[in-house]
Amino acid sequence: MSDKESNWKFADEIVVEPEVIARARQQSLELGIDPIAPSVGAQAAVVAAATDASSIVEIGTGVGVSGLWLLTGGTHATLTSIDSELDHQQHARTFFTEAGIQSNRVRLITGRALDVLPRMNENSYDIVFVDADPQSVIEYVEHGLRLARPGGTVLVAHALWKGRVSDPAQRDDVATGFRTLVTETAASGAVVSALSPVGDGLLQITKLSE
Ligand SMILES: C[S@@+](CC[C@H](N)C(=O)[O-])C[C@H]1O[C@@H](n2cnc3c(N)ncnc32)[C@H](O)[C@@H]1O
Repeated sequence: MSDKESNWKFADEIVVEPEVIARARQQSLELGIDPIAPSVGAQAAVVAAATDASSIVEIGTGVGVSGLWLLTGGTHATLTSIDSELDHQQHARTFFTEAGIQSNRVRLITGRALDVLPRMNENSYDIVFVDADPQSVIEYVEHGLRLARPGGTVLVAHALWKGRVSDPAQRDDVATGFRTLVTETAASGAVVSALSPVGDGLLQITKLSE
């Protein structure tokens, strides 16, 4: 194993996942829903805590693994989470309750993200977390940058998409979409961005004040 591989493995395995999130992860895997890695969750929690986030949007609730991590860091935050599958959100609601999170801190919206996002207020959110269907990731980030307040951050899970983004020979739509996103945000003067290799990759994009 190379140094980089052992660093990556260590960073992933060192995270201690709270018990409720570990159970949500198990449920997610049983339902065939891909949850974020514990290291990605921990990093999202750090961003939420470091920015003292009060309002978070999540695109792709799943059964709540990422939302629980975000609220672990954003201890006073409210979470608005969108998913097209009611069944997934019902499981998530159970885990939020079991984690002791007050119901008025979590608003679950059932619907297709591209139908819901245009109706949401711009410049209003501290964090927008993107983890739904990867084919639409660029549109989700465009909406996320509109919804984020200046200084707010868009977090994009799976930004290295199964090792395919770093390999230019991989030209499928999803790998190309993530690669374009990473490249364009790195070159943009309107944001600062960083690509973390934890888990399956986490792209962090902070919107600069004008
Ligand atoms: C990878 S899972 C999310 C996992 C979750 N973020 C976690 O870490 O626990 C992707 C989710 O996006 C939802 N989804 C897929 N297409 C969607 C769409 N067009 N609009 C909203 N949600 C969608 C799926 O139902 C699924 O729950």
